[in-house]
Amino acid sequence: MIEVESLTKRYGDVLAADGIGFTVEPGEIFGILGPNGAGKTTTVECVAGLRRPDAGRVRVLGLDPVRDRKRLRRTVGVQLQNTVLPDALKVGEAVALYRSFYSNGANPAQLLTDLNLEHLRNTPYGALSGGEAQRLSIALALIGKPRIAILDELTTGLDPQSRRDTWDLITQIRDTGVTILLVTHFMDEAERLCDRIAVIDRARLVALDTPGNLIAHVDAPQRVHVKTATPLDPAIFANADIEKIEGNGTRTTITGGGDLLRTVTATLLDHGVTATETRLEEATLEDAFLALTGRRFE
Ligand SMILES: Nc1ncnc2c1ncn2[C@@H]1O[C@H](COP(=O)(O)OP(=O)(O)OP(=O)(O)O)[C@@H](O)[C@H]1O
Repeated sequence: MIEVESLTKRYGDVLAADGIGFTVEPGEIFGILGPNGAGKTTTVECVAGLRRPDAGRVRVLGLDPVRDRKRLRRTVGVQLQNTVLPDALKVGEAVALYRSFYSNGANPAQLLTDLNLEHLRNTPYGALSGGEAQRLSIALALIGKPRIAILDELTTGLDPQSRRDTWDLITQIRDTGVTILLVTHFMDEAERLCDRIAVIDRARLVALDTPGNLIAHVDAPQRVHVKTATPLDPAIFANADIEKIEGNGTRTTITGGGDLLRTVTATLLDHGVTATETRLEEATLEDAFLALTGRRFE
């Protein structure tokens, strides 16, 4: 659906994309993940035909997104960061206006229902909540019945419930056959939603894989958190293969490798200690990013 090869883009002295390459397969939710300023928006703007790369090759459905922008406008829906509409424009009017740009677009009433915007049809844009405004911008990206939807920083500024609702919505859109290119700087969003992720840092592609594989390749130590009714004596772990024990008596964090959870529970059992809570903290994409770049996600 999308092929990007050796994409390079500069703004004066700033190198925003430095030889980035990836392909997006049909039906994927493909994530572009990276910290602020990494070059994510620049990359998708080149895919959307809104910027011309300085070097490299971009193809969308086999077409050049800059040269064939008119043809691609019908098949690629774009929701860019901070879409702003006139405050007085009503939801129903915005959808009708955008629908008028396409000869074979979606049914506006159906789209409003699908995106849970029907009850807001007569509400002005300026009166919408953050989540409602985001749903409207997704509706506008989908109004032309695109085969590819490009969604940039979709859930920034939303409360946790609205973020989860938006994730469900993206999954439903993908299930209707739309391929999704999603830009995000949220690790949990990428981990939860994306089939594959291109991790971009300082204008370069540093990894490209499924969230599971990115995490599996991290050699991060595991941590087990234990809560006990009475203070835990760290000495009970003296014979076990443990790297570090930290805690304040009743809350202890044990770091180590191997089958750590089993080691910890067996040791507690051997010493007759009852844990009120035992939780294994697994590696996350955050650990993967740290392992790939040597620094924490800002
Ligand atoms: N029009 C522009 N003119 C000059 N510099 C720009 C322009 N657009 C982006 N940049 C710079 O290029 C770099 C990459 O920006 P870009 O917006 O692509 O990153 P991003 O990963 O999308 O970041 P964010 O998550 O903050 O949007 C940044 O250093 C940014 O300041």
